[in-house]
Amino acid sequence: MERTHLVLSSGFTFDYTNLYGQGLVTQTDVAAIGERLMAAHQAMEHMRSTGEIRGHLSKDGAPEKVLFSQLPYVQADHLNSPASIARLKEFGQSLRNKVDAVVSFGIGGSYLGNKVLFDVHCGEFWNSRGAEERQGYPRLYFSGNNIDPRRTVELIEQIKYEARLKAVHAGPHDGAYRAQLVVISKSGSTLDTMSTFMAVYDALRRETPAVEVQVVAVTDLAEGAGETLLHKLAAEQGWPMFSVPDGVGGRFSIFSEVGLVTAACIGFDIDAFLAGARAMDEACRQEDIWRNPAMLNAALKYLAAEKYGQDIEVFMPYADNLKSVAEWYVQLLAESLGKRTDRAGREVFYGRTPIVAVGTTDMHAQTQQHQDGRKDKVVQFVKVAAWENDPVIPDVFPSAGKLSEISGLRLSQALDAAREANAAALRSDGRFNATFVLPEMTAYHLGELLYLLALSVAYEGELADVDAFDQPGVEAYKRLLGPMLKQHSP
Ligand SMILES: O=P(O)(O)OC[C@H]1O[C@](O)(CO)[C@@H](O)[C@@H]1O
Repeated sequence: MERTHLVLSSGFTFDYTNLYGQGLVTQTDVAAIGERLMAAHQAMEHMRSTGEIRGHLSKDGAPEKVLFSQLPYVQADHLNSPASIARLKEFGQSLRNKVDAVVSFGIGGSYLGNKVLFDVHCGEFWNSRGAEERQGYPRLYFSGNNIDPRRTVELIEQIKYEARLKAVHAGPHDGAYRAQLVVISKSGSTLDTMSTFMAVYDALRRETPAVEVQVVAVTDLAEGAGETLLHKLAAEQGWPMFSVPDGVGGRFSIFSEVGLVTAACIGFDIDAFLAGARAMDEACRQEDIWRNPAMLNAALKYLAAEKYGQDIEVFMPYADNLKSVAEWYVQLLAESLGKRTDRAGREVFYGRTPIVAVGTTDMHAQTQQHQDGRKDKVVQFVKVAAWENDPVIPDVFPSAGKLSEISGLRLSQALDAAREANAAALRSDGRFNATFVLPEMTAYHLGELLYLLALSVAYEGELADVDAFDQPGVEAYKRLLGPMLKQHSP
């Protein structure tokens, strides 16, 4: 019998019907890399118990641990401990009904995961809702994920506008508008993050007493020679700090204080999120590839790329609020696996190119290319099985035949029919695709999905024999940037 689905006890499903079988990745292909899969699996076990990944070096060329797989396990001696989680939650509670808006500054791994948590928990209209509807949690804006002058000014203006509005409606006991700035940077000196932070910080502080500004820094808290600029500044200014732990790269940091600080600010369920990640990690400890979602996902995508030239992955959730998962995945896949050399230093130019898409939106934009363009893609769908709110399409225009026909359907049924049709059409032309199914859009299932993707790239790094945890390629432009900034300075 052909294998088609891997279903976890939570209901989380990896449906690989259209990725594995006749004309796709075959049983023979998987069997042929059996030994390498076992070696990859052992490497993952070794990483879990020691933090060691063969060949992984830090930016400075020294061996560096890889510790993201520890994050779901909250323990006294771990990076996430009961005390650290309690401190995060206290921080979140301290903002409730006191702080009007949080501005989270960061880029790459110091932003993308935070945006995922915000989108999944808050949706699109959080910032336009009243404080009561937000259960006292603040509005939340992002900045620093681009050095865009217009957006930065508009954000400053928006906050000033909110402050003016608050002042107009304030009662005698209401204080000034309070803005909590959260500056997230592992290295502590990223241009994008720090330039926008300084612009916003300065502009808002000039609004005193209308705006009260407080700052929290999230950075590498190492002391001594490697101390980050942000750490130093926070210590000087007396800003509270959270940590970007050693051994956790930006793109894996959503399960650390980097992501969890945003979770705390909006009341996102941290425990359920980590529990989902933990359950996925446990499932991925199985040696049997057909029961191990990360090993299976990595093996099928690796084989699709290496053997069949399918080296583009279109990540296509059918849900607006999951678009940012696709954006998060872009960094994860691109920085982890886009590598010039293998671990022996030979040029391999490995990597699969990630593409962001959203269903149904991009069926009307990208699908033409997925269906008729080069046969070089795996389309990875994400389906949400049950929606919390799911309107029925009403029969408003009974005389309009075609419109009347769709009435009675739930929107989710129409959405799912569209996804199924897309998958079937791709399959009918021998085009590779797969689906992750989240039973519901909850913190738990999100934790499962994101952890699965993080561990998958670690497996794929082993299969491709590249270091999935460094990013030497981004240093090339960074080396040129310093002198260029000097040329531009007045
Ligand atoms: O957290 P930092 O140090 O500001 O870095 C932000 C991002 O920049 C990168 O170093 C790439 O430029 C990413 O790996 C990282 O997530």
